[in-house]
Amino acid sequence: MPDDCSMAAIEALLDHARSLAARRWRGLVWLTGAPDECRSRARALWRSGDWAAPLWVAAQPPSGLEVRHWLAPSKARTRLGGEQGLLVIDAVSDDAGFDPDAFGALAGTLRAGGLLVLMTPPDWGRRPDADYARLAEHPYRAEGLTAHYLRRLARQLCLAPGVVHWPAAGELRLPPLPIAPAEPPPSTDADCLTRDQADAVARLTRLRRRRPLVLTADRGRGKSAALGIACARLLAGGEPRILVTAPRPSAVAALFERLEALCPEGRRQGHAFVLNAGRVAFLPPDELTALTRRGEVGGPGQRLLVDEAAAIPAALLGEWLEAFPRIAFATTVHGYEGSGRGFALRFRRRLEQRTPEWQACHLSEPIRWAAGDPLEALVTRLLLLDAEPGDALDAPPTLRRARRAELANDESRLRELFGLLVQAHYRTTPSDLRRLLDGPGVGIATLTAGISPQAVLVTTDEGGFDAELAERVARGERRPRGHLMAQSLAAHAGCREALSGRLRRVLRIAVHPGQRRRGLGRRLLEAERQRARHDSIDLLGASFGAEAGLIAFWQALGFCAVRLGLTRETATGEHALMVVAPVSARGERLAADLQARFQRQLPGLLAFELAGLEPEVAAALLAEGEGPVPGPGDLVDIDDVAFGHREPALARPALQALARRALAMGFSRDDPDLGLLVAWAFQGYGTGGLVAWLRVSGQREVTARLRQAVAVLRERVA
Ligand SMILES: CC(=O)SCCNC(=O)CCNC(=O)[C@H](O)C(C)(C)COP(=O)(O)OP(=O)(O)OC[C@H]1O[C@@H](n2cnc3c(N)ncnc32)[C@H](O)[C@@H]1OP(=O)(O)O
Repeated sequence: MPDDCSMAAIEALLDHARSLAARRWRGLVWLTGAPDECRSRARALWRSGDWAAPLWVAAQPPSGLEVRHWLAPSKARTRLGGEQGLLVIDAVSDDAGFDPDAFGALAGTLRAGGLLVLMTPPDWGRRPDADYARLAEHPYRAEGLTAHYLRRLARQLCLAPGVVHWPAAGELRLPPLPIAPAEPPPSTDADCLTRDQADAVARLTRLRRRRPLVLTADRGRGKSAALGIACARLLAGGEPRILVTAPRPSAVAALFERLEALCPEGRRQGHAFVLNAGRVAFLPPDELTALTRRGEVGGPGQRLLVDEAAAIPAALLGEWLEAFPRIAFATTVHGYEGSGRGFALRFRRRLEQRTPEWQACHLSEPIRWAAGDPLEALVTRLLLLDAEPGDALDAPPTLRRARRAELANDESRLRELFGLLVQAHYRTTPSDLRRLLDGPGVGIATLTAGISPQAVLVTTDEGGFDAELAERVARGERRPRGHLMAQSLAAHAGCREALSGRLRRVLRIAVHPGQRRRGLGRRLLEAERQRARHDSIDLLGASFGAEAGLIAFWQALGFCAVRLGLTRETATGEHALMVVAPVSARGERLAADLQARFQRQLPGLLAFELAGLEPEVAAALLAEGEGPVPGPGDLVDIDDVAFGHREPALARPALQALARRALAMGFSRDDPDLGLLVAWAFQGYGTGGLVAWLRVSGQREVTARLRQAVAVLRERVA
């Protein structure tokens, strides 16, 4: 039962929430103390206020509250798009209960006047690393789970303006509220909540041919709702069909909600919305691509709206860009997923080349809260959501090992280093910062000019299990965390020895955008290989979304492909590729065995499960195999196809041998003749598929192109 002091503090907190509500802001209350005592104060606050949709986030359901108010941190995504008036995040008895991704995602769902209550033990800021050393599963790692991240977080919570700290043994500290910035003028569009949103809707409804619109926004700016409002207006204006795509159907929930609200006379039909003769239809990316290739969708009149474009492979975005002259891409930047980076990273150059007149539209005004909201600034600061790399410097960079304890204490260096990772990768989440600072066996190397990191390499050590643990893992009885490569090679590539071998996985490598292709990536990896030799590592490896340029980088550094995911990753939309390079003699044997197995599987996979793989990726992977040298019989077949005496389908093995030979001889993977031959001979595109892919009139033209490609390659190989 809270005492009088606590009740006075709760009254003060309710007052604080009222002041925040008057400004349309949200606040953060940091409760520290013993678990039961903290929870009792949080429950008292919960019961005293009239909170709309309060939520208690904890690994276990809280006692005394209805279970519908409880959310496990791992389920945070299910609440996106909803609204909470009070959020209690219970990390008071288990540090693992603080999930940075859940914290960032849920903070975005808190409505104006709401409070986010974070409960932690009082000694977060003094956590010793030893508490985290659960090393049984990490037999040879020098360092266990450390606590740098939590200590940094506690320090930031003490320093950051706007935090209400309520320690168990002390007084509630209420910071003064700053003066609110002037509110922007209201939107003149009755359906739109901000002027930014109204501007976005106007541009979406006026999409012009070959002038794609790129809509960017942080979370909570009403970007998806803007797409919904635009769809409603277009349907009302007689547009017959609008296509919408996004990585997952749930990503367009807000779009359809807005559409339904604005067009009550329309009706929902599965993943489509129908109004009179008009229709807005959601298609998943793969289905949309298949229809586009067959020429069943696309063309001058049809509009395509792509939401969360950053999480869709750039290759698919590129195909749609060609097929839909009226197209808009919407993407989040600085979100808790860091997802907008992928878009900038992979796709913007292509957009600039193909459609130089593309238009940008950024939504900066928040919808659920007002500008100057202290919680948004706090979450951004705690999770480093806006981390940016420093400048690209000309001074020759020096190789350094980063000490994580120092890094966690040096906010500006940490910000630049994390900024490099965010800038360079498809998806960097807030949890990656925790992994970087506290992950077991993590090593960080940088190339630094002055004090500014220009390139960074992050590794983790894996495997090294004793025979008994390796056997249990191989049988699937144990799944030790943090051994992705070792487990994957054992389970999917059939290499059990990977569990006992000593593996070092490159978690991330990133070079400053202004410093790429100057040998920095090469320098980092070569130095890591030397270090790995010194540490008696067997194999160095990495896993990443398969993209032709990246594959070329790893191949240039002596890595070979050993496994390719059969389905596209939901986060990146790409197939995960695993590459390894040997370090020890045992590693040489393992790598050779893994590569040979992969190359044996590859043609079969390309014909079926991986038939949709981008041909340049397929070509890059095939290039690693020696491939059979075309024999005398093959040469006859190849000549017959080239001179039009035989159907290509009757000479497929010979044409496969020709393509592999050309690849092994180092022909460019972007070579259109080679790409055509790979797509046809290995990827099961077939003549019908190639008609759509090449955008030609029919089968005869495909066959003619194929013959021509065979003739050209035959000459060059000879
Ligand atoms: C596990 C992972 O982290 S995978 C993700 C890797 N990181 C990223 O994708 C982030 C964005 N990209 C980058 O940060 C950088 O471009 C990196 C890390 C991929 C490469 O670093 P860089 O310093 O640019 O590469 P570096 O100059 O050392 O290139 C070495 C060789 O790799 C090859 N290479 C590098 N990039 C490419 C490319 N885009 N296309 C083809 N070949 C390439 C070349 O053979 C090159 O040698 P060359 O320049 O003499 O021709």
